[in-house]
Amino acid sequence: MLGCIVLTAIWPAIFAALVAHLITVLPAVAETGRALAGIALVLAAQEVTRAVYEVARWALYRRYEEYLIGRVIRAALDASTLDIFERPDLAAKTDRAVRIAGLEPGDLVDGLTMKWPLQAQGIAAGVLVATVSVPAAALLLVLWLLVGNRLQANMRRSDQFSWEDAVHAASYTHRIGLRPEWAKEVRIFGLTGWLSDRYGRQAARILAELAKARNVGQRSLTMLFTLVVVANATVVAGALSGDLGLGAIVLLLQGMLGMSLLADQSGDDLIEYGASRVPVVLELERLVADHATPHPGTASASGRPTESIVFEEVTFGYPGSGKVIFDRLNLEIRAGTSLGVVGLNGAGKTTLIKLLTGLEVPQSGRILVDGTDLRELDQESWRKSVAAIFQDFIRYELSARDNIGLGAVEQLAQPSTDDQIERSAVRAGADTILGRLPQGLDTTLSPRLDHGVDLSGGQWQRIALARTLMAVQGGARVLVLDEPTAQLDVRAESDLYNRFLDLTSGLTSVVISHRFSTIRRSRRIIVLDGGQVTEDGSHERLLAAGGTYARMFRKQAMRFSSHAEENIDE
Ligand SMILES: Nc1ncnc2c1ncn2[C@@H]1O[C@H](COP(=O)(O)OP(=O)(O)OP(=O)(O)O)[C@@H](O)[C@H]1O
Repeated sequence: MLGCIVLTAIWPAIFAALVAHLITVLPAVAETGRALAGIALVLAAQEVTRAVYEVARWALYRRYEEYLIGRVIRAALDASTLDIFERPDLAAKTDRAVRIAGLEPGDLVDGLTMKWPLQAQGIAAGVLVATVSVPAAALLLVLWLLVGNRLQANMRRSDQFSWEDAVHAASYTHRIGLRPEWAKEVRIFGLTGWLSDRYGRQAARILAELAKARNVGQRSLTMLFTLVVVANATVVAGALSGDLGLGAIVLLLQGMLGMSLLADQSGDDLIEYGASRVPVVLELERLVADHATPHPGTASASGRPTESIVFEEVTFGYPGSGKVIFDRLNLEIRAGTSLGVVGLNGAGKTTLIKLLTGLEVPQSGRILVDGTDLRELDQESWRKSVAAIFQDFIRYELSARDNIGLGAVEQLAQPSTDDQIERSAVRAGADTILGRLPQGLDTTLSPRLDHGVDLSGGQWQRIALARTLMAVQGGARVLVLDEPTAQLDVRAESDLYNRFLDLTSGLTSVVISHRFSTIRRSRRIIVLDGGQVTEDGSHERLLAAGGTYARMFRKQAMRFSSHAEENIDE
């Protein structure tokens, strides 16, 4: 910062020094020289001020942005359940806060720092006018402030519209067209023309609405501008017919022109956008606080479960959906065993896992871990006891080391972690993937980043499995695979599942799959249907019982050859 100030002030300073030198050697030019020296000093001061201002503005911008985005991130991460992301009445607000906070909230600082100097110049011009005529200065001040106020009101009206449904819809349309992961499907389905037409129509509607909003209040604005012109003309006419000297008239005209800066709109839109983000962030914080667990549990979950996880009369439906997913569900999962879960699409398999992990809370009934209500357990320690790979697991655009090591984040910084990561990779069958990476564990797993590498769906799955195994090294005792093998071929799936059974022996595991080739290996399988466990037993027992499981299995067996994949929902 100091260097910047010195650099900007150096030329005026050299100029001032030169003039000072001339004054001493040429006394005849002393008078002019003093004036020049004064100008040089003013220039130097102006440059220094500008440099300080720019540096301070940028620092403030960054700090404010980090502060506000930090608050959004903290608020979103503080939410211990998924309510604010999934409940229809809350999700839109959360989405808005998260998006708005990401849209350069520093606009507020930019706007204010743009606006303040102009306002200061406008006021200085007013003072200049007041030295010639106080009433003229007062009249013009009032008129320009009114004009500014009107212009701001117009802008605010159109701005209010800019977050309405049409803008939301248009922004979603262009996101469909621009998201790299959707580019394939958009082209294959020939959606490019449809998307650009749709965006064009939505944008036209927005522009029409904006024009409509701007037209409101135009008459009063026109009247105010007319008054400004009349007032200026009157003041000028009075000045010309009075006994003011040429200098005073020039001063007056300059001041009158400068006073228009009081209504200048530069920066107003930025202030408006920037300021509008603050209440949205506050609303997100309020939402999170309102939906926080009132009395979070404190009992440590470390090492649990040693006996069982029991769903006792659990009733659950997603708030706001009006649909009951589980109706007084009873289920016991013995610690150290593997449970396979099947059911038709929408039967509630993933929801069961969300309840088990504490991401959703039952409306009634209890989930007991070794006899202790899940609500009494410290959530953080319970989640360390559970590791899950969901269908839509995260493909972090980070190094291979992080992608696996994040399973036990506390150990990531330790020097011995690389060994553990490699061990987990070997167990998950991901060691050959790592072996082919150009920078080994340091390779970034993203084609979007420099020197990054992309993986196939199946390879990503192995990386995710390795991450879960890292979690086991970090203390996880319950492993969940929610449709873990959908992108692997039958042989690879079988290999993965066998590995999984070996690796998780002695741990509690829950496997959800639509493939019988996966599920049948579980010693115990349950069928979820209509919010209840309708069948419970080994593959052989369920087949012999001749219920839903047997029917689905036979239906597939008839449809597919013995080599084909067997999908439950076929
Ligand atoms: N966040 C949510 N808000 C409202 N309803 C939801 C939400 N998530 C899931 N549902 C609904 O709850 C029901 C159960 O969903 P869930 O994802 O648990 O089923 P699933 O058995 O895992 O299905 P699939 O086999 O298709 O993965 C479905 O009807 C689904 O539409």
